[in-house]
Amino acid sequence: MVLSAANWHLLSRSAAWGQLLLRNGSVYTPASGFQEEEIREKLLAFPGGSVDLVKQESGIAVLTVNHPARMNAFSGSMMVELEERVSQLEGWMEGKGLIVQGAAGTFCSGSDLTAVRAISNPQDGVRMCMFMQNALTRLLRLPLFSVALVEGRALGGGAELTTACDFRLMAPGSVIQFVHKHMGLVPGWGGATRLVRIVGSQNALRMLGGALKVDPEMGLRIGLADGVLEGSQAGEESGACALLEAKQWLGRYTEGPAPVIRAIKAVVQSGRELPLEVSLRAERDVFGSLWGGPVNLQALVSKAKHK
Ligand SMILES: CCCC(=O)SCCNC(=O)CCNC(=O)[C@H](O)C(C)(C)COP(=O)(O)OP(=O)(O)OC[C@H]1O[C@@H](n2cnc3c(N)ncnc32)[C@H](O)[C@@H]1OP(=O)(O)O
Repeated sequence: MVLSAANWHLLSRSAAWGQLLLRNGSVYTPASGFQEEEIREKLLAFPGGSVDLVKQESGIAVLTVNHPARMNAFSGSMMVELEERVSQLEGWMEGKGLIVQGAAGTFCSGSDLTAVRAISNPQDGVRMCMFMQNALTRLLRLPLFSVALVEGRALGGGAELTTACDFRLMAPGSVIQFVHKHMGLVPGWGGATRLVRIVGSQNALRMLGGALKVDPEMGLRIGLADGVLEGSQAGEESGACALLEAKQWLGRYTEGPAPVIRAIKAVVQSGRELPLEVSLRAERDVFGSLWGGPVNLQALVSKAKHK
């Protein structure tokens, strides 16, 4: 069976595993009683900043959390924009990689405390948390390799955002800190659940319980960081260099045809989330979509040697 990228996507959307990971990528749906439109309207009442997406021909996109006046804190409208950008990425069949960064040399200081104060009743708080859990779960489930480029600080919800990427790259002097305890909170955007899966429950307990400032050295040691940037430049140039370095770093994983790169992410993602037998079937389906396909046949013809 020879499948184009578009047909591969159709197959993935129709198969059982695809329904789980792609079409029904949200955790909370109208069927489970979640009225997304209601909280969307409330969030839009707290504007400021933006979440910008640039898709490049190389198949790598850059998502920028952009609210420098508030250290890139998420206003309500930015939460809505994040969800919209994730939708755009879900429809981008040529996509292979994604870099998530903050504007102006710092990552993100979590939720905008001005907006949070205005919706501090528990009901709206839980709805906001469900909205963000949906958006970040869909971000992590995208069939492309994602990396959080952490410069400056990733605090609170900003730390949670880093865990919704496949990898984290830290710049020298950067810090990832789950400050929730100091705010009388626990993570609510899915960050605790994802953190346990990344660093294990002991490290997660230490990080959350002590509101630890994780620097690049500690990040590497506990497996939260996947790499540290060299970053010798200062100021604006430093941001451009960091982005270039992140693109080069990601390139080692995204080099190659999109259907294969996306399939690799899909099989790992199903292994991460699904019960063993369901994941094995998913792997079989993805394998079947590539076997005998153009890339596979080309490799056979060229008698590839893996020295
Ligand atoms: C489920 C989600 C849970 C959450 O995310 S709760 C939020 C967790 N985040 C925080 O508590 C961050 C609080 N902010 C800070 O600790 C510090 O501002 C921070 C980020 C270390 C930066 O410190 P400095 O470099 O000294 O800069 P600064 O304090 O003067 O900040 C510059 C301007 O940014 C503002 N800002 C920073 N973080 C914000 C936030 N999360 N929400 C709203 N505004 C925020 C800060 O108020 C200041 O504004 P202004 O210049 O005074 O008008």
